Amino acid sequence: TGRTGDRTRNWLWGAPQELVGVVGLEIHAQIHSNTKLFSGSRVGFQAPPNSLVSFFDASLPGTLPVLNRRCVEAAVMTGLALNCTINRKSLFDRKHYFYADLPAGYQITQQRLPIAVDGTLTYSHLGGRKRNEVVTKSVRIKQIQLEQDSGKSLHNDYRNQTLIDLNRAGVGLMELVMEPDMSCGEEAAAAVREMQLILQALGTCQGNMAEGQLRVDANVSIHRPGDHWGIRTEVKNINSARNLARAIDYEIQRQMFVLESGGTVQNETRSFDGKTGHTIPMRDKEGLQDYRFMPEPNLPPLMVYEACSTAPPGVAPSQVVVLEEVRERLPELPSVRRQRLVETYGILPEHSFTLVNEDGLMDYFEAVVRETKAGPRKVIGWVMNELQGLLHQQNLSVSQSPISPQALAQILNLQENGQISSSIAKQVFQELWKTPGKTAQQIVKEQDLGMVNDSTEIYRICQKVVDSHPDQVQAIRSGNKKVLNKLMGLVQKETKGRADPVLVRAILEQKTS
Ligand SMILES: Nc1ncnc2c1ncn2[C@@H]1O[C@H](COP(=O)(O)OP(=O)(O)OP(=O)(O)O)[C@@H](O)[C@H]1O
Ligand SMILES: [Mg+2]
Ligand SMILES: [Mg+2]
Repeated sequence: TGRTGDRTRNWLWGAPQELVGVVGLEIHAQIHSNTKLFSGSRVGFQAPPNSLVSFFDASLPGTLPVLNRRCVEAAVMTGLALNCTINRKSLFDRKHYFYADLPAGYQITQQRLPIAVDGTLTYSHLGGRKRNEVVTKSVRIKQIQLEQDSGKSLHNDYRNQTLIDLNRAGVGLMELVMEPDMSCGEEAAAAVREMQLILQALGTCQGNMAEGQLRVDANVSIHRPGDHWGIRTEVKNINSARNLARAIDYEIQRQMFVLESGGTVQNETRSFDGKTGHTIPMRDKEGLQDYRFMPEPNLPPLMVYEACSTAPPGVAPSQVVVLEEVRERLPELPSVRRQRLVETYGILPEHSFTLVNEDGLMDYFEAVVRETKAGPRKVIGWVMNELQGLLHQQNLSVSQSPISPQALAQILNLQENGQISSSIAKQVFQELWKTPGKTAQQIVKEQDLGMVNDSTEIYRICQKVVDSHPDQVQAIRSGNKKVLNKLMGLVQKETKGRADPVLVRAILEQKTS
């Protein structure tokens, strides 16, 4: 474009451009599989230390890797879901570094030719002036590579010891590398959240960040739009989407401060401290590492075939990964699911986000819709306000709700049948929450909350209200129809909200005409 980073020149064209953040993520997703990437050891996280370790995992001389087909399928399925090109042939490499939890002294990864490349992840977050509009963006996926996880070092400061647990050594990982297309913490958090939902829908990774099944490294730099990219730092040890956003926004601010006070940003690895909200340089990663990459001699190229018929003759179908078959098994993805909810039920896009993002909420909503005569738009109001309200207040998940979808459907049915009013329905909901053993009908009966069906009684109460409020009646007669609502409120107060509002309005209109 011919633009340079020269501030003077920018200044000549107008005010210097603001510095903006540039963010690129590397996501390590543990593959959900029974056994490790290159050995038959079981994958498990609660097992006693070093109980799930084969000779290969411990790098005993003479052991050889055997590629786990399920891990390859998981990577292929993830690549397809992210619109990647699946490389029909990919290669494994050795990446060398010295660390106690890496007994071989190298990690087998895919540096030169990874299994999937050139994808996109589309994600959304709430934006706009009132922060209630769904803003949709996308980030390019540079590549997905298969690699081994390392073991775990357990530092015991008291005994001045480091113990090694190799249970995790050799577990299959997918490293998803994104292009630096994002600009702030909020975008990165939304993208990771969407990735998490996709992986969980596919079943290729369980996606729990706190348990380390999904580990995100944030690469952060700043520059002026149009200029070259700035020098990046890489932030590690981020254990939740919220902390990811905090770490990135802190890092952008820190780098701005460094530049504005005349310094330069160092290309370094930093660690996020959730307590202080700061990032600090990581000592052990200082300096440029030379990984001495080399082709892995013990593994042939990894081949993936379009169809069974394109596999070479003599190869057993159980030995190969076939794209056609994996494509067929792709489940409904979160974005498609949201669209389906909006189209099927006529609900707002932002509500479809909440339904899909909260574990179990969509199933809850659809179960209520199936069991009630109330329309889906009415049900969504209840799920978003009454249900979510109490769940959040008490820090419960949907599966812990004391009110089942069936019980909520019963409340709504009572209202639809004209047996209780809408305000009473809410009251019954609150009661049922406290005493989940009961049914909505029982509560209505015990507390005498049913609609007053006796119309002479309603006429009597309306008359009483009209007689005792001559000024208001006068106002209505002279054209101020809004005052009618006040009289309606007074009638409902007398009946404790149990009179049919349509009937009350009709009677009052007649009496004040
Ligand atoms: N200027 C930049 N600002 C922010 N992010 C960047 C910038 N340049 C590159 N990135 C991001 O840095 C990441 C580079 O990851 P990649 O795996 O290719 O290499 P690496 O970080 O050097 O290696 P390793 O896998 O050992 O961490 C990508 O996510 C990319 O989007
Ligand atoms: Mg990387
Ligand atoms: Mg990196």
